[in-house]
Amino acid sequence: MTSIVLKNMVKDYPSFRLGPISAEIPQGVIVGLIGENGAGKSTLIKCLLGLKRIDQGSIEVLGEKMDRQTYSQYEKIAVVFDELPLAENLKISQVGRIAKDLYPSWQEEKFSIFCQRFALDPDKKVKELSRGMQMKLGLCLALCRDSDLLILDEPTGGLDPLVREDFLDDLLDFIQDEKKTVVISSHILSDLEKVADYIGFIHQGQLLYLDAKDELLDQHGLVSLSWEDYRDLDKEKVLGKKESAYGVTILVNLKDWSGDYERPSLEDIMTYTIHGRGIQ
Ligand SMILES: Nc1ncnc2c1ncn2[C@@H]1O[C@H](COP(=O)(O)OP(=O)(O)OP(=O)(O)O)[C@@H](O)[C@H]1O
Repeated sequence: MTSIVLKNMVKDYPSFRLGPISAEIPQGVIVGLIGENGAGKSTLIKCLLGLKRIDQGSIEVLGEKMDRQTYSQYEKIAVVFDELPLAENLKISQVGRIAKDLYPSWQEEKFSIFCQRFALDPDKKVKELSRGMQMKLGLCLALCRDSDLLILDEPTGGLDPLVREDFLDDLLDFIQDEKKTVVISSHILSDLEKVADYIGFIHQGQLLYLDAKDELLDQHGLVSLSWEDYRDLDKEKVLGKKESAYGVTILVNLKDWSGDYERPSLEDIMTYTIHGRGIQ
């Protein structure tokens, strides 16, 4: 079953175009969205949620065409943005009570367990929370509903490494139910390398890749070359390069390479690919 289907989707801003993007995201996976600042990740997320109107194509989410006016499945979608959209005088305990009234599937007990684990004092007001604590509250609110699709835009930026690790475990717990799907954008690529099953790589509004993370990692290699060896190399093979005083390190697709190589990280693949576009 698919959870999200994009068909030739385009979003135009006066000086930026996202798309056209055609892609399918299955259920039961964590999709990590990666890309440089301004690549289009948040725009894509807003389009998925119907917060931005698309200019061409279509988006289907949880089996229904996404149209802000008519979409009926918002109860099944939980969202965390990098800012918490809550009145600042509300206490955390009041936020929990509002969520209970708002969401039929609200899990009250789970919320208090999460608050304890994230050291969120129920008597504190939203305005008294640090940025990281606000992020934690946003994550609690998203994880304590029975949603089928969890969408997170840069959720871990303000979190310390210990909380981030707990949170990544929570995401893995969440998708134990294979009907559920997570879409998460992050610049902390090591987090995505740990938990994502799929990677969506956006660059300058184009979706360069949307597929299994392991395939992306397995099909690339990093190769260190002397300047002489680099000079003689067929540059068609070079997906990206970085220069140093000793020579050149290049990113290659292993189907074009038979020599020694090192396994790249997700961050290597992203940075080399972006640096390398246009190399001849
Ligand atoms: N409301 C808007 N009006 C006009 N242009 C916009 C608007 N929102 C975003 N953009 C442009 O769309 C492009 C993509 O922005 P977006 O926020 O989607 O990038 P991003 O990949 O999420 O970046 P970051 O990693 O910095 O958060 C940028 O060039 C931005 O200036």
